[in-house]
Amino acid sequence: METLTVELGARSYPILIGDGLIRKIGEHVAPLLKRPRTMIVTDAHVADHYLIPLGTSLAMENISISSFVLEPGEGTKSWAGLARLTEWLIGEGVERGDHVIALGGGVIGDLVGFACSIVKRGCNFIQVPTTLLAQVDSSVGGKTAINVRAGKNLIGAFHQPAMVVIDPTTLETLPRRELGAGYAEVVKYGLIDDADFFAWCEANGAALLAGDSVARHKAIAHSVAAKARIVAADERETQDIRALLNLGHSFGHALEAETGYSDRLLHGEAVAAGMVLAHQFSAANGLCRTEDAMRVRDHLASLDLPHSLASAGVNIGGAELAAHMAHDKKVRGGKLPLILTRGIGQSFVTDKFGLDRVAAFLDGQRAA
Ligand SMILES: NC(=O)c1ccc[n+]([C@@H]2O[C@H](COP(=O)([O-])OP(=O)(O)OC[C@H]3O[C@@H](n4cnc5c(N)ncnc54)[C@H](O)[C@@H]3O)[C@@H](O)[C@H]2O)c1
Ligand SMILES: O=C(O)C(=O)C[C@@H](O)[C@H](O)[C@H](O)COP(=O)(O)O
Ligand SMILES: [Zn+2]
Repeated sequence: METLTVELGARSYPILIGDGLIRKIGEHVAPLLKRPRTMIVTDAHVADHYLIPLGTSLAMENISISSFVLEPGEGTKSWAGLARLTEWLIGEGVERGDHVIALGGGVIGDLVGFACSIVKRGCNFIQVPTTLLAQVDSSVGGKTAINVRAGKNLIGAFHQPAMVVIDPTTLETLPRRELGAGYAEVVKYGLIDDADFFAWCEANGAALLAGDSVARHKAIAHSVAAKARIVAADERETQDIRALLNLGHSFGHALEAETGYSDRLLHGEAVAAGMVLAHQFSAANGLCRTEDAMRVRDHLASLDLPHSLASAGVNIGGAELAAHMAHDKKVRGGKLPLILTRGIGQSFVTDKFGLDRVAAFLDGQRAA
């Protein structure tokens, strides 16, 4: 087992990574608990595979459990999902000192984290991520949220987990499409500031998606270490450091809004297309070489990930698409910071470009 730490002073927490950990989770969770009781929240797909192994491991430590199984999919990260979950937690008699376990992908992690930030003004939670996306990104860093009509993750809180337990073998039951979506967030770490890691992705991405366990372990450990460093440096996204993790997301969130936060376009797929658009927008504005933008597009396309508006299934006017971006949480003084790039692994934040410029660019991409 490998252990990393997210260094946040009194709120620091460990990330445990190890094959088969879900079946041994009790021994790691037991020392955290103030009373031998926990509540597990998951979705129906994950419950089928992992609720019993996880529950059994907790029971072996004499921890009593109850569980709540939500409907799978992005639609659960909603007011309705939040209402159901918070009512259930209160009905279960959750206490501020308790630790709720979020067992699942980013939808469950974001929803449970947010519920735990507000129930009784805050209780603890543990992330047990079971998708590649959640193992490399969403389980770490404490961004929690639900989606609302106006946009993605617009209601939420920063609420750090008490521990993250990653069992990479859970990815063996994950559908290929979901694995690909999570892979987009892996590639993101290369594109942010690590050209060598992007080259590693080009060489190993196909193997990873075919189930190679060595490539899978390297991708998870490398990504999560990068995320832990960024979060430790800028927990609340106030210094243009954490904002880099939003590479591809300003475009991507707009694509998700247009496709109704549905399985028409998964979050990671939207990020894949969004990262290509961010590179193409950078190239179109003379910030990076066209070849770099093509390299990003070609890598994602080679793995069947969306890499254009058309392949993301979006065909609307640039102004309409850009309008979604106006709600971005990073907007300051009416200006939208975009994560752009000077080349592979050279991303940066700028608010130099207005939405009209973005809209015109997107119109061009629609026609392309
Ligand atoms: N908080 C953050 O920092 C952060 C970062 C990235 C993404 N996100 C959010 O994460 C969400 C997307 O998360 P996701 O991609 O994990 O999707 P998800 O949680 O919807 O899971 C994807 C699908 O896989 C199923 N599943 C999960 N684990 C499985 C397993 N091991 N075996 C079989 N099926 C399994 C789920 O039931 C679901 O149908 C989005 O809402 C996004 O905004 C948050
Ligand atoms: O942890 C972060 O910071 C990220 O930006 C990670 C993203 O992959 C993730 O999708 C996040 O939820 C987006 O953040 P948001 O603030 O734009 O909602
Ligand atoms: Zn993301």
